[in-house]
Amino acid sequence: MENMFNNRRISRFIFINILVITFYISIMFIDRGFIMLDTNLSVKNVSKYFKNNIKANNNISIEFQTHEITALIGHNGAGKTTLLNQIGGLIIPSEGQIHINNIDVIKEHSKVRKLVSTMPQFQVPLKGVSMLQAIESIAMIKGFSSKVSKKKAEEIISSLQLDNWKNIEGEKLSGGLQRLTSFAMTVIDEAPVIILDEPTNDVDPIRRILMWKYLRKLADKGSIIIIVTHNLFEVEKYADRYILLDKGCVKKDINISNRYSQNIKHMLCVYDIDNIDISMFSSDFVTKYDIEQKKLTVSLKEENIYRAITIVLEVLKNGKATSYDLKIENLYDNYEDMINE
Ligand SMILES: Nc1ncnc2c1ncn2[C@@H]1O[C@H](COP(=O)(O)OP(=O)(O)OP(=O)(O)O)[C@@H](O)[C@H]1O
Repeated sequence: MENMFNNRRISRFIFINILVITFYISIMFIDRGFIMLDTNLSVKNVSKYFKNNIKANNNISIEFQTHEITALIGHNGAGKTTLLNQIGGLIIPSEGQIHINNIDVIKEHSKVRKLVSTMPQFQVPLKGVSMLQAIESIAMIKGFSSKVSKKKAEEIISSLQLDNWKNIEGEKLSGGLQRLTSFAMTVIDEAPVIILDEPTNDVDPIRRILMWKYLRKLADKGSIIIIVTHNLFEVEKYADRYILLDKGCVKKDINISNRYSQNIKHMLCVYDIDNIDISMFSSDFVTKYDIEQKKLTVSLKEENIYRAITIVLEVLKNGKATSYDLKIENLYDNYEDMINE
């Protein structure tokens, strides 16, 4: 009888201990960002005027989604960095509000600091510390133990294939390697909101892919990723959405996956064709003619390809053009038109 009583007490003791341990582990994981709750980032009617009367951002409203990589694109001076800096709380909007999980970025900046990690456009100073030390110390500043920080730093160095340079001092690293170090320092704590200003500049093609893959992993875990870049091919390949800024305004906000599933356009280029011979296309299709290069560009929906190719073959047969090519229209092809719209 006494034995049974003791067994019950032991079982209860074990059960309570398991509950307490589970509770603390959950708190620790949520706090460290291993378990990420969905994040909400809302930019509403944000404008930014600088002293020289420049309106760098003009009434911008955007809802950023968790699990999503959003690319901010646009000409030099379009207002991309200004927008990033306001989201990161580095500069204050002249008008409008920015909220992360209903926390006001402007009024409650200290609360927001934990939620956002920023990689600036310019190189961070890395004097006197090695790549590994620089990444590790950021992890410790963000609250990880020294053991966990070292492990995490080693992991990210290895995923970006940087092991050969990890013990080299910052100032002795090449521009691209410094950029990669800065990237690792930004993403190490897997913040709910990660903003990066032209992170792939100076980075080689293989490691660019590794950077984008790393960002995809973080987005899959729940981070909101916002990246400024001028590389439209990378945007199209790796981002979920792009926002085109022009003269401080949002000109386009496109979900890339939808764009492809709903509206694939093809581009037919016909070479060495004279102006007088383009009417066969221009009467039926949307065309653009470059007089200097004698190049005709025809924008086509899938259902019109066959008809257009039939016309091209006829034109070639009659010696009125020398060659043609056909491809799916990409963001780079459309960029100038979008800006001029
Ligand atoms: N601190 C500042 N003081 C005055 N004007 C500024 C300041 N920062 C930016 N600007 C101006 O605001 C406008 C937007 O600049 P911003 O850096 O946001 O553009 P961007 O799109 O990031 O350009 P880039 O692609 O060249 O980096 C530009 O005309 C710029 O000169």
